[in-house]
Amino acid sequence: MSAPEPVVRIRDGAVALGGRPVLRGIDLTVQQGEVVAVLGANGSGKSTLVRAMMGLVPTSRGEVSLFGTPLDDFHDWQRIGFVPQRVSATSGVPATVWEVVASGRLARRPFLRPLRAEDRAAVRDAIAAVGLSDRAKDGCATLSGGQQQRVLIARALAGDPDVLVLDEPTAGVDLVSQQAFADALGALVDRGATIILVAHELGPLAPLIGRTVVMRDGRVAYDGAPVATAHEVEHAGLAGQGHHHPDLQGRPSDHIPVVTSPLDQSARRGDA
Ligand SMILES: Nc1ncnc2c1ncn2[C@@H]1O[C@H](COP(=O)(O)OP(=O)(O)OP(=O)(O)O)[C@@H](O)[C@H]1O
Repeated sequence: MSAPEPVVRIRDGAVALGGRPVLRGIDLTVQQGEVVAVLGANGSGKSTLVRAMMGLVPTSRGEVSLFGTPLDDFHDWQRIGFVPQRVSATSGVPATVWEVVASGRLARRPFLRPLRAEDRAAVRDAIAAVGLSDRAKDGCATLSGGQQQRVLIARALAGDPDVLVLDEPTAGVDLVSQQAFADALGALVDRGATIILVAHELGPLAPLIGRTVVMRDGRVAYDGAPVATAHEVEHAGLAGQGHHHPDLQGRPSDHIPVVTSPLDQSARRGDA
């Protein structure tokens, strides 16, 4: 049997937004079952990186593939759960928490068939995992922004995806709910799922993380063993080097970081 295709592969990827280079020289491969945290300062390109993986922003060069299929030919979207950063769960449509989460189950059941018992159980479990069981019948519009974010996380969990991509999933989420969410992610990982998450603070998610990618100025500045924060990479002088650090085990060469280039300078000037 041949090895499974990587879940995500980006080769020499670049993204320009508004005429400005935002990502450059991205080479990133994520294998099935990995749990990857993407860290970095505000504006370093974390969101753009995960959006480029999903084809939500176009690349200006390079190749992106999902499960071995070039993005343009990829149609298996039910394998992928994506939770974007800070958006309304409802966009003005009156829907209950239960309905929005159940919509995450759509791709998993025959077209226009009622939810089966297993679908209902998955929806119920997903709502519990984000700590919103007592709000299941409430309209999403009545929830706080942080709670609406949790509804979107539950919707993605309900779909039982092979890969779950989350952009700052725990921002504004209380610690008890973060722990419930970490447990739910752990259950997905145990089933062989791949997780890619953008974060500032890992909190209760930290024990799940197997690999950290640190973005800086639109490039991968570090890719290796887990670190708690992007700062740790900068302070330990890990960015742009091998991964020698007393507490850290580096990864093999395909994860050797890409570092500064003249482009970084021009991008900074462009920022000013
Ligand atoms: N639509 C856009 N048009 C122009 N520039 C953009 C656009 N979206 C993002 N950018 C710029 O691209 C850079 C990277 O943004 P991105 O949102 O990927 O960073 P981030 O690391 O996720 O930041 P944060 O932690 O604040 O979410 C930033 O300088 C941002 O201003």
